[in-house]
Amino acid sequence: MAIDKKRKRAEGHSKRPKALAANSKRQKSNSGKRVMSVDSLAWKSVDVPEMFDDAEGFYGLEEVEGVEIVREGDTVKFLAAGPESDDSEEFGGFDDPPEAAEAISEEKASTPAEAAVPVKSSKEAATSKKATKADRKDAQKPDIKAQKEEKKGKQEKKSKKVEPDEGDPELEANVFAQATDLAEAAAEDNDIDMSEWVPLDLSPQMLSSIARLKFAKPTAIQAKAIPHVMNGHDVIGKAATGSGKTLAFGIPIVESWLAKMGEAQATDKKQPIALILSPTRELAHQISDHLKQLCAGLTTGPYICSVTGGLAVQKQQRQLEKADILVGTPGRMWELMSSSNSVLATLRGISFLVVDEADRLLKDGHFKEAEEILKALDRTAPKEENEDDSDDERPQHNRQTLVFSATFNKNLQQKLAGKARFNLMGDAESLEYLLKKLNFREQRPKFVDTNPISQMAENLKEGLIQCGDLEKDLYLYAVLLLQPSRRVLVFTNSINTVRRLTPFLQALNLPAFALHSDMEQKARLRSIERFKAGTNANTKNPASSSSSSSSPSSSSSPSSSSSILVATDVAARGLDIPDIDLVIHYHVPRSADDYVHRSGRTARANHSGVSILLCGPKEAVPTQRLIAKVHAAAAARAAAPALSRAKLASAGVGVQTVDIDRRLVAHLRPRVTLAKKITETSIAKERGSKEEDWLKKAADELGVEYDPDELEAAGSWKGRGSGKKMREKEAAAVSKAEVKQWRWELKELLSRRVNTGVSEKYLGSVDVDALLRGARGEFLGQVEGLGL
Ligand SMILES: Nc1ncnc2c1ncn2[C@@H]1O[C@H](COP(=O)(O)OP(=O)(O)OP(=O)(O)O)[C@@H](O)[C@H]1O
Repeated sequence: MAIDKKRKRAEGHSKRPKALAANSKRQKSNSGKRVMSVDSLAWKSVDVPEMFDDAEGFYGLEEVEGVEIVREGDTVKFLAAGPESDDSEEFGGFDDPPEAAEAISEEKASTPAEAAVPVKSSKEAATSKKATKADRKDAQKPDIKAQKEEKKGKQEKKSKKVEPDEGDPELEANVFAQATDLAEAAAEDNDIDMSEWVPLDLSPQMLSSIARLKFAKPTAIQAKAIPHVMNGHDVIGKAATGSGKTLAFGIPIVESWLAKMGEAQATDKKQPIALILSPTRELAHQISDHLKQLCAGLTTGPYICSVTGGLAVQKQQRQLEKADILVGTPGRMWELMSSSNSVLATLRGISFLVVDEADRLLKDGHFKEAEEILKALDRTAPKEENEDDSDDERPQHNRQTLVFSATFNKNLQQKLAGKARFNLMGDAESLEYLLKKLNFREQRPKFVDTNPISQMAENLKEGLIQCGDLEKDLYLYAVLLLQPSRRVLVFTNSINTVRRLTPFLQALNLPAFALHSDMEQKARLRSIERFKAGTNANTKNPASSSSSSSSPSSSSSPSSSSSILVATDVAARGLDIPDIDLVIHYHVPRSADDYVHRSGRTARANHSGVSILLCGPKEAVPTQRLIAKVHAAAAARAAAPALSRAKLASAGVGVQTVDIDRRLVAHLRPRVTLAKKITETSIAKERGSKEEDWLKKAADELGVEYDPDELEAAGSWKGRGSGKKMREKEAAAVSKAEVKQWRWELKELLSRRVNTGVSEKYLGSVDVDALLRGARGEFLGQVEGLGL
């Protein structure tokens, strides 16, 4: 909802704002909100449509969300979640302007005393060790300089806060930002033992920032990679999913920025220090946010900005000019670099180029742009097209190159370890080729592999459920019911399946959200935020509106903290969403690497998690082989040294088969059938009306009369896909009354008590016979193992 704030002010608030009036009907749901003055609401500029994107804001219009208007007699009150609200569980992140979030963290770090977190026992050791190190002098300089220029710094930050284009649309800042976590971190006593960080030779500022995050020791990849990076080497880092790779490159980059800060301020010329390339937009925002969290404890921190598609180009261009650390997706990054010589020139001076999830960067059409970026960065010393590209030629640039992933192929590893030579005659789209293109500064970059045996997280349990090809929806629902109060990520291989499964689950009263690359960027970020917040999706879903008011038993209705994200592989890489307990592969992954990365969304940072594959009859064996590949090396070393890889694979090493009680499935079938019918009808109707609109418009433009029967007759065919078309047509023709009837029946079914066993603590060891003897209501069955 948007409102012209200036006009509204001129009217002295005497009139009720028209655009907000619709909100008044939500007066009752105002818990956790407080009365705010109009000016203190979280107004933000209305996004500029593409064609006006050089304008500042959209004609001065501003909008605000999450505000409720309560009328009391002649007075009108504005209710919004303010800073004193204790309703922290409620979804409200979009409404916080980024300036406000930044103001909080900057304020926190505004005095050195506040920023310096006590570091127990190790602090003195760290400091004294540093004092003796001549080569750390420069790194200390910023501290002193920062204190001297504290006043100047504060002014600069202040001006940052009020700049309208600071941070992008706010969603970005909120989705991955954990401002509240940071606030808590600052408030609480961070008196933790940091001695395990001491060997990494970090500055006291950095140590205290890490202490604020409560990371008592470096992860393996951090412990091994950081010293190499700090010593100026190129690094290729491989470590399991969720093992802290972001800070393995982030900490040394920020350290380097601290050391160079004095220089930059003296020349007053902005020169970014690092460019970080990420394959997906969400990951780029997340990396940028992760680094911001790290820097929140610094007296003065670098300006970190993410440059991704889906958000206004002009705004990002302005941000880019001020950036110290850039995190971007190749497409948008190349768009900006190729349209401005000054951007190109400054980027050629970066000290670090990071390629995160390097192997994925080759897929999904990113490769070309990534290659262009790499070429452009090196263009100061151009090579002739036909010039020999042999190994011993070293580049002219002076940057370090850091490449990270959880999965690098074996041949490449051998080559990196010096056991084989690079061969550039091979597939031009191979990772090897990309690595060559990266133009490492050193002859042989440091290869750090912290998980040579297994790529999977240690605390991950894996399972495979076999079901009929047409029963996946049913089994998906059964698994979800057996996992109440969980945060679950469901992976599919197609956008259409995401579009279908999300409303299907919502119709079954489950809080499901969609994520795929065809969604607008704002909607993508919004889905992730809602997934994180555990907001109930049903309130938004017309397909399930009639069933949302039912009061099903505890096991058929999610608890407030549960949520489900139905996604394509756009969510497979790097996404670090806390507390995902379960990953379900609704469609089997296309490659072993995809399996590793998808499953890596759970069991992160030493937490535990479960990954379950739903396999049709023909999928089970090849899938087990695929997964056995992932585990074969580890299994061969540990449990079954005598078995060959092929035997291990055919034995399905690494993944156990899980059986769900067939009685449970049988009980759930009627619900699933109804939910599917409702969803398919609603999708078909929507598609039908879109098609009709399109046809009407086309007819109008052609100046002919729109006759649906004639058009249909002309367009009817009997070829491939005609069956599906026919089914869609039938679904679209279902009457409203019929749909209403289905909804009513589903609501009735959902309201019936479903018994998952005596209580949740018995799950996994349910006494079936006892239950059958004594339990009332429907019996959900028994699932063993995997902590299900
Ligand atoms: N030293 C540390 N101690 C504890 N937690 C850490 C530490 N370093 C990072 N983390 C946390 O671990 C989680 C995973 O980190 P990160 O996202 O960098 O993993 P990753 O290795 O890049 O995973 P992926 O391969 O899936 O991209 C994050 O929530 C991060 O805050």
